[in-house]
Amino acid sequence: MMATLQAIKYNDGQLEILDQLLLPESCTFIPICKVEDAWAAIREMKVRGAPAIAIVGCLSLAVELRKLAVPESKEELCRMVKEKLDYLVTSRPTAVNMQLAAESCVQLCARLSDNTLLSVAEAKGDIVKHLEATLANDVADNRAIGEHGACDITKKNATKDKLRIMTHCNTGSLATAGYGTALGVIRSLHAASKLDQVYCTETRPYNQGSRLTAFELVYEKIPATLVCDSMAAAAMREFKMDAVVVGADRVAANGDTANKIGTYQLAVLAKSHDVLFYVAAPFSSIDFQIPNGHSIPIEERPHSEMTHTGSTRTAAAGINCWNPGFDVTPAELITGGIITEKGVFKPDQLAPHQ
Ligand SMILES: CSC[C@@H](O)[C@@H](O)C(=O)COP(=O)(O)O
Repeated sequence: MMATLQAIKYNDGQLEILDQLLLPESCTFIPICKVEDAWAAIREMKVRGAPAIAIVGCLSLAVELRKLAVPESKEELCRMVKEKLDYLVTSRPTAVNMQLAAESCVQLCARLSDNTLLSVAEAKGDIVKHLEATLANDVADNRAIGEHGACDITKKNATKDKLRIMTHCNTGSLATAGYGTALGVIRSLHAASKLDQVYCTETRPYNQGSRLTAFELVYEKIPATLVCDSMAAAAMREFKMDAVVVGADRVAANGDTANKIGTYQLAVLAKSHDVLFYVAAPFSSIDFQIPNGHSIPIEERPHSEMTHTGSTRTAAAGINCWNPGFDVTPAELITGGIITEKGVFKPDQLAPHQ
C-alpha cells in the first residue's frame, strides 16, 4: 500500500508539523513543543483541516504531559489537562473535532479520578496514551471512509468504467493524519482503477485547492485538473461530473454540513446538473448536540487573506470585505450521502450510536 504524504510527525514526545503556509514552495517542518505552539499554528493555519487541528492539539498536550513531573494528585492533573484542552478548543471555532476530542479526554480524566486503584503517574500515562492514539485512529478511519465512499460511488455509477469527481478545499494527508477523507475516497477510486479525472477547485481565498490538494495530487500521480471556483458550473456541464465529494468541519444532527466557503455553491450546482453530492468525514465530525446548521459557529478570517497574495495587495485599497471561512450546505442537497468510517448514511439517518 503506497504511503501518503506525512504532515504530522510524532515520535516519543517529539512533535513536528509541516508548515502549510509555505507550501507548495517549500516543505518545512516546525517543532510544536507546547499547547501554545499548537494553538498559534492552528490559528495561523500552519496546520488546518478539521481532523489535523484536533490531532495536533491532542499531541501538543501529550508532548507537555510527557515532560511534566507527576502532579501531587489526580485532581490537580485533571484540572490542568482540562484547562489546556479548553484553551485549545478556542483556536478555531467551526471544526468540531477538537471540541469532541477534548470532551472525550475530560471523560477519561473523570474515570481515572474515580479509580482509586490507579496512581497519579499511571493516570498521567493513560491520558498520554489516549491523546497519542488520535494519530493512528485517524489514519484507520480515513482508509475506511475511502473504501466505503469508493464502493458507494462505484455502485451508483455501475454503468461507467471510470469516474469524474469534483472536490473542494484540501481534505487529504495535509488535513488529516494521512490518506484523507474526501481525498481518501478519491485515492481509493484511483487505487481501484475507477478514477478518470479529479477536478479540484482553487478554493479562494486561501487556495487550499491550488496550493495543497493540487500538491498532493501531483505528488501521488493521481490524474487531476485544477479549476478556479468560478469555473465550477462550466466544468460540471463540460466534463459531465459523476460526483462531488467534499469534507466537513462540522455536521449537525440533521445532516446540515459546515465546510470550506464555496461548498454550498457546489452543492447547488451539483443539484442543477444532476450530479451526486457527498460529504466525507469521520464520525467525530458529527455534532449531535447541534440540531441544524443554523447553530454552527462560522469563523471570520482576516480580510488580508482576500486583499493580498502573500505580501502583495491585489484588491483595491479601502474596499470593505466579507471573509467567512465556511458555509453551511443544507442536508437536502447532500444527495449522495455522508461517508463515514461506519458506512454511508443519508443525512436523515444519522444517529449517535451507529
Ligand atoms: C479533512 S478536512 C475537512 C475540512 O476541515 C476541510 O474541508 C476544510 O474545510 C478545511 O478548512 P481550513 O480552513 O483549511 O481548515
